Amino acid sequence: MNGDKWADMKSLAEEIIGLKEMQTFLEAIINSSEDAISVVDAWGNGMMINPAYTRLTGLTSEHIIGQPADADISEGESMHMKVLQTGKPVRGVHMKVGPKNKDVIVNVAPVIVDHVLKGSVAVIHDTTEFKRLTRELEKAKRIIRKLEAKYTFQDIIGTSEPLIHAVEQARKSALTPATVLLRGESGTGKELFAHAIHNESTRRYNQFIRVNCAAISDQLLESELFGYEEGAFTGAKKGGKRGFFEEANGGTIFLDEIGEMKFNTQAKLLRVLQEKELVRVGGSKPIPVDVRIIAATNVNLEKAIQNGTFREDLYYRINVMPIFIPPLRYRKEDILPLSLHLIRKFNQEYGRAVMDLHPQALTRLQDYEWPGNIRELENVLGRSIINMKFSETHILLGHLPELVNRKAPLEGPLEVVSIQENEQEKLSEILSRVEKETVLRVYEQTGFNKTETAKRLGISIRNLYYKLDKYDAC
Ligand SMILES: Nc1ncnc2c1ncn2[C@@H]1O[C@H](COP(=O)(O)OP(=O)(O)OP(=O)(O)O)[C@@H](O)[C@H]1O
Repeated sequence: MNGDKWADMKSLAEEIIGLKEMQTFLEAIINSSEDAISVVDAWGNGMMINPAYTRLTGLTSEHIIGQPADADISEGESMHMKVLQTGKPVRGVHMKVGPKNKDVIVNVAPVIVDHVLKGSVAVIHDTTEFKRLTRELEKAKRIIRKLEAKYTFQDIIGTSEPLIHAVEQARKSALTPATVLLRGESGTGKELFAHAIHNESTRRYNQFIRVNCAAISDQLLESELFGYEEGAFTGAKKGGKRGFFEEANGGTIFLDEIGEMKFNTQAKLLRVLQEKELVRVGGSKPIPVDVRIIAATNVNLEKAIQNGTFREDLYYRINVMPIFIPPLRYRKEDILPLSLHLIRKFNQEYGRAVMDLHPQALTRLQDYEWPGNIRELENVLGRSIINMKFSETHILLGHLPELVNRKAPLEGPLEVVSIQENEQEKLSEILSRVEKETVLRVYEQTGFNKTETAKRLGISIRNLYYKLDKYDAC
């Protein structure tokens, strides 16, 4: 072997050692990544994956190497193929991968050597943890929401004339200490308005307490609102307990579903309004309180007075500043801005990137009567987004659930719920299951309208609240 050849071989050997070192280096880097990585060649066949990829998808080298790039995809198109076709990187695409249908976000970049496309490399982030944290955050926010007034007038979406009128009245009322009566069907935004009024008022740094008069049993409501003294009843706490009115001193109390309050409790409430003081259950000492009352109802209080279930004197006391919140069917121009607002909310909750509604889908929403109002719209959009593929960004007609206007929602028999043959199931369990199915089905059929649901099932609204709470559907 002459000297030149020897030198060539030596430099080739050094190059190979260098390349091997480089390869080991690269493999170590790729394998140490906590994000899943997959590499395909110019034809879209799998070349390399790292351990994080196997942990995330459950797929090993045997499933991937030499296989087409879409072998791991359970929902969505292959981003490797897209990058190989266009030669351009893609970022932040949501998709589902592997047999476990894992939700992931993918970034894919082309590998170009000397101007020639040689393949592509994908970095895949698992969004499960992110979603869990988002859920936790939402839960924490829900708890905080219960403790404070979260919404302001900025959160009330809509530009229709009747809504603007209601907002203007509410803004005016916020500047006064007057009692406000919010009237409107279920799901129209009465609670939202109550929050906004409190937050715009001088009481905004003090407590906002929401009490659903229909969700608390008659016996409990009085002691929850006005508190009780030690020994007031069996089971009363030692030292007694402050009620919501004392807790809300200096702030606002929001009495939702006030039409459900029983006569005796109404008399006590009247006293707070007139005298600005209360007497705890089982006590005799008057306690001064300074609380602004915002009440809400979706029942006809005038009729309730005629029926003898609502006190006329209390009615005049709370009806100082009535505000009517219009149902959604009378302000269809609000459907688009409301939908876009709700879509943004769902994007955050579900980690999606939905941008808009197709005009046909919007027309369908505008043709519908919305017995459950904005709460129902929220539900319909949430379900539509669940029906969408991760790569889709526009809600199409086909994504919407069936929306049928019911001319006479209170008529028509209830469907018979089938009882599955199950020898293990006790009668009480069968009854409970059938009750749950029936209540939830009618609640859904009425567009989540509680008044209509209670009417249709022939139960009181209080009983309905109890059942919805029991089945976690409040
Ligand atoms: N104008 C609006 N803009 C944005 N969101 C709204 C609007 N109105 C209502 N919503 C939303 O719709 C849902 C129902 O509203 P809310 O609970 O305030 O209604 P409600 O009239 O108090 O219902 P119910 O009588 O059944 O208690 C909530 O999630 C609320 O945030």
